[in-house]
Parts: sequence; structure tokens; C-alpha cells
Amino acid sequence: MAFVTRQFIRSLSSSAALHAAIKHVTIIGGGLMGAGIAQVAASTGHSVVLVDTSEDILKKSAKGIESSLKRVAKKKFAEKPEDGEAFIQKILKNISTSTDAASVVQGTDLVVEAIVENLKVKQDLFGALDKAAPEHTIFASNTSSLPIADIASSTARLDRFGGLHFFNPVPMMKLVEVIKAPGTSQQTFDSLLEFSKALGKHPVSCKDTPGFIVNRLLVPYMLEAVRLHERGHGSKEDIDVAMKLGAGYPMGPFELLDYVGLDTSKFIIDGWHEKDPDNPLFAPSPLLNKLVAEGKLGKKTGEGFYKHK
Ligand SMILES: C[C@H](O)CC(=O)SCCNC(=O)CCNC(=O)[C@H](O)C(C)(C)COP(=O)(O)OP(=O)(O)OC[C@H]1O[C@@H](n2cnc3c(N)ncnc32)[C@H](O)[C@@H]1OP(=O)(O)O
Ligand SMILES: NC(=O)c1ccc[n+]([C@@H]2O[C@H](COP(=O)([O-])OP(=O)(O)OC[C@H]3O[C@@H](n4cnc5c(N)ncnc54)[C@H](O)[C@@H]3O)[C@@H](O)[C@H]2O)c1
Repeated sequence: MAFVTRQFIRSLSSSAALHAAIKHVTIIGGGLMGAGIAQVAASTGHSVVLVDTSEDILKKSAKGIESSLKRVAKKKFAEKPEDGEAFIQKILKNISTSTDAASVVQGTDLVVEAIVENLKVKQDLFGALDKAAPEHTIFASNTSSLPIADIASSTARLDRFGGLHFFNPVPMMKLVEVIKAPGTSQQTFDSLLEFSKALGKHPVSCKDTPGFIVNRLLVPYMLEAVRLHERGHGSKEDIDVAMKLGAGYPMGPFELLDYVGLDTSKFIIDGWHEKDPDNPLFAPSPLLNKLVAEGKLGKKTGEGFYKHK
């Protein structure tokens, strides 16, 4: 009986240790995704450092987080709006910012990378962080389309490297894809599942295959919509309405492309096309390429397929 009790206490304390293990999180990249991940991690009691390349970008990220929290507070404290401000300030206190990733990872349990969708840039970042971060620190990438194993190959911690793929807008979307690359240890994978649950998200387990689950289905669908429009078979407005009213999607494919970012969408499709040039689902789109070349990247720049306020 004493043995069973000791075993039970040990298993409780080891699962508590697993939880306690991820308390301090460093998010690299304060754009659409990084700011959302920082907001959710801070809202669930984690201590967060948000890193980007300039103070100006970090100011914009902080503003975005605050306005998103205002939307949350407006709902949560509809009856007592005066409590909403205290709620926002308490969460914001959990977030600090930095432009020097190597110096802030020294005290972190988990690094979540959400920078540009470019393999070389991600590898360079993780290669440098690997030298600066403590042994126990887990590295995770929020990549939409790149193999986790390729990103991890720039480090010497393949066992402590996995994928955490969040969805936009992070505060609203419940799913996190947790990716186990061939080198990811079971302990790391379990910690990432635990962390996702601690954020209030619903994790699903994914293999390290192109696009994991959601993007492997969603990105070809969005590109098919662009091709359908390029062939003159439907206006973007009609295609969007059709998919919302005919398939029950909350956004049409063109609205969603603008929401995700046309640059990010192009990075994804170009990368897959390079690896599998004969797959028609991964064919580049002249219209998408033209908009990106014009700097029309979607909602984040004020114009993409549509103009945004
Ligand atoms: C490519 C990548 O690798 C992977 C991806 O991320 S793919 C993209 C995945 N995302 C999607 O598919 C998003 C599809 N769109 C949607 O689910 C919905 O349109 C949406 C949740 C974004 C917005 O919902 P919608 O009803 O259209 O608009 P809206 O009324 O403004 O917002 C609905 C609620 O969400 C809240 N909300 C929306 N965005 C928010 C944000 N960033 N922060 C906080 N709250 C937010 C609003 O306050 C509102 O709350 P309420 O209904 O209680 O008042
Ligand atoms: N947009 C989406 O819907 C979505 C959804 C899931 C995953 N993702 C993935 O998340 C990542 C980020 O996407 P996003 O939409 O947030 O992009 P974004 O362009 O909005 O933000 C990227 C941020 O990273 C910063 N950055 C670039 N290089 C950096 C570096 N070396 N160090 C620090 N910061 C750096 C940029 O200044 C920018 O603020 C990409 O890998 C993307 O594929 C995007």
C-alpha cells in the first residue's frame, strides 16, 4: 500500500514537474502568429518574452495584443466593464519584449519560433539559439509547411525539438497541431501536448509530413480557388460567398488568403512546388505572385485580393 502511495505521489509529482517545466516561454517573431501565441501564453499564466527585430515592430505587436485582449475583456466583463481593464493589465504584465533573442533564452523553458516561412532563416535562428539556451530548453517551430526535421538539423538538440502549429487568429482558434519529428523524444512530445492543453487549446498529434493535417488540405483548396478565378470561372466575391453559404466555411478562400497573408501562402506553395513540381495542386499562381510582388500581402498590409480598412 505504502509502495502504491509512493508510486502514486511520484507519478503526480512527475506530471506536475512536466507542467511546471514549461513556465517561461520565449516567442520569436511578433507578427500575426507570434503576437497571438504570446497573448494566449500570457493569458494562461506563463511568463512570456516576445522577440522581434526592431522596437517599432514590437510596439505594433504590443498594440495588437492589447486590442485583441480588449475584445476578449469586452465579452468576459460585459456586466462589469471596470474589471476588464485590470484583467488586461494583469495579462500584459506577463509579457516583456526584446530584440536580442540569444540573451533572453538563457532563462527559458520553451522557445516558440514564428518568424518568416524560410528554411535558411529559421535554421540560422535556431543554430544561434542552440548555443545560448540551457540544456533543458525545448525548441518548437510554428512553421506552416517546412519539415521540422530540416529546421531542427541546425541544432544539436533533435530530441528536444518539435512542432507547435497554431492557427490564425490564435486567441480564437482552438486547434494546435503538435508535430513529432523522427528525432523528437517522447518526453518532449508529451511536454508540448501538455503545454498546448495548458494554453486551453485542443492538440492533435501529427507526423512531420508536408502541411501536417490542416494545411495539406487547406492550402491546395485555397490555391484551387485562385486558379478557378484565374480561368475566369468565377469572381472572387462569388467564390467566397459560395464557400461560405454552400459549404458553411466562416470565410471564403480569398478572404482567408488575405487573412493568412499572401506572402506566407506563396512561401508555402512555392516550397512544395519546388519539392514536387509535377503535383498540379502545388502549381504556382500568377495572380498570387503578382499581388505579392506589388506588396499586397493581405489584411496585414491593408490590401491583398481585397482592400482592408
Ligand atoms: C496557414 C497557417 O499555417 C494555418 C492557419 O492559420 S489557416 C487559417 C485558419 N483560420 C481560419 O480558418 C479562420 C476562419 N475564420 C473564422 O473562424 C472567423 O471568421 C473568425 C474567428 C476569424 C472571426 O469570426 P467572425 O464571426 O467572422 O468575425 P467577428 O464577429 O469579428 O469575430 C467573432 C468573435 O471572435 C472574436 N475575435 C475575432 N478575432 C479575434 C482576435 N484576434 N482576438 C480576440 N478576439 C477575436 C470577436 O471578438 C468575436 O467575438 P463575439 O462573437 O463573442 O463578439
Ligand atoms: N499567417 C498565418 O495564418 C499562419 C498560421 C500558422 C502558422 N504560420 C507560420 O508562422 C510563421 C509566422 O507567420 P506570420 O503570419 O506571423 O508572419 P508575419 O510576417 O506576420 O510575422 C513574422 C515576424 O517575424 C519577424 N522576424 C523575421 N525574422 C526574424 C528573426 N530572425 N528574428 C526575430 N524576428 C524575426 C518579422 O519582423 C515579423 O514581425 C511562419 O512560419 C508561418 O508560416 C502562419
